[in-house]
Amino acid sequence: MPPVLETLDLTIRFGGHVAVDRVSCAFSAGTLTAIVGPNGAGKTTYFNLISGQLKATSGSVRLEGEDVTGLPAPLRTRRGLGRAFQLTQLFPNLSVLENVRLAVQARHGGALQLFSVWLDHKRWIEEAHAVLEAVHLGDKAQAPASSLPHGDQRKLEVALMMALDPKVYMFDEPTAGMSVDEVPVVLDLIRELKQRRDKTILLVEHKMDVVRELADRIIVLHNGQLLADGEPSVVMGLPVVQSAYMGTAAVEEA
Ligand SMILES: Nc1ncnc2c1ncn2[C@@H]1O[C@H](COP(=O)(O)OP(=O)(O)OP(=O)(O)O)[C@@H](O)[C@H]1O
Repeated sequence: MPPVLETLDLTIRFGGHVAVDRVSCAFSAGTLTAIVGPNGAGKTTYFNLISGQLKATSGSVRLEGEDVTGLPAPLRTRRGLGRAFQLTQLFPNLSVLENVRLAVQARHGGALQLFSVWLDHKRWIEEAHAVLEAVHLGDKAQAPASSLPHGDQRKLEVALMMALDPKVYMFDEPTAGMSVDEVPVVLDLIRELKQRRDKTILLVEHKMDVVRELADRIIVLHNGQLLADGEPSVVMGLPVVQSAYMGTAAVEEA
């Protein structure tokens, strides 16, 4: 099976600094790949290049075999690249439910055929409710999105991504800033997505216990370069990874 997502020599320079340096990597459906590396290694920048938030200096991004390097972020989203929304992309004064409903509607194309609009609207709202239940935000459905505390906002980001039902899910530290009791909700969702076997999941995560439990594969970025790539047990044991990653970031995390 051809990879769902592929980067080929993907590179971005900021002035003289090469933040992502010729990264070639392919990602297949049914696989959760954790992207790890010390602070400043280029993980988020790599995500931004894949999702289209940043424009590559050179190299390319392919989605289902098609070159999407020239496409802006919204068109990549439409092709099935799911990146957690930033809060600035929400409608802060609309309710949590309405925000998710809009994402559901966008996925269905949102065609305004008058005879079916009422029926469709009802269906979209039902779907939005189901997504909110899945992320344990059912009781906040009517709250304005802007009023949610931080942990709930992160859950809403995941809900919006799920509502779009993308082929590729990109999670950038999805549990950062969450309280201890909120973390399992998001991890359970990621686990469920993984069990569906039809999704390609990319996860940037500093918490190594989470990585060990969820990842089928780990890639290590260091100074923008792909340092290692393989099964978690193998990659975590590589001396180069021990010194480049475990020796720095893990100590900082501890
Ligand atoms: N817009 C930008 N302009 C200039 N430099 C940038 C920009 N974005 C990122 N960088 C630099 O690129 C490098 C990679 O940053 P990036 O945020 O991708 O690292 P990271 O691996 O995600 O780090 P962390 O784990 O701390 O989130 C860093 O040196 C950062 O300062």
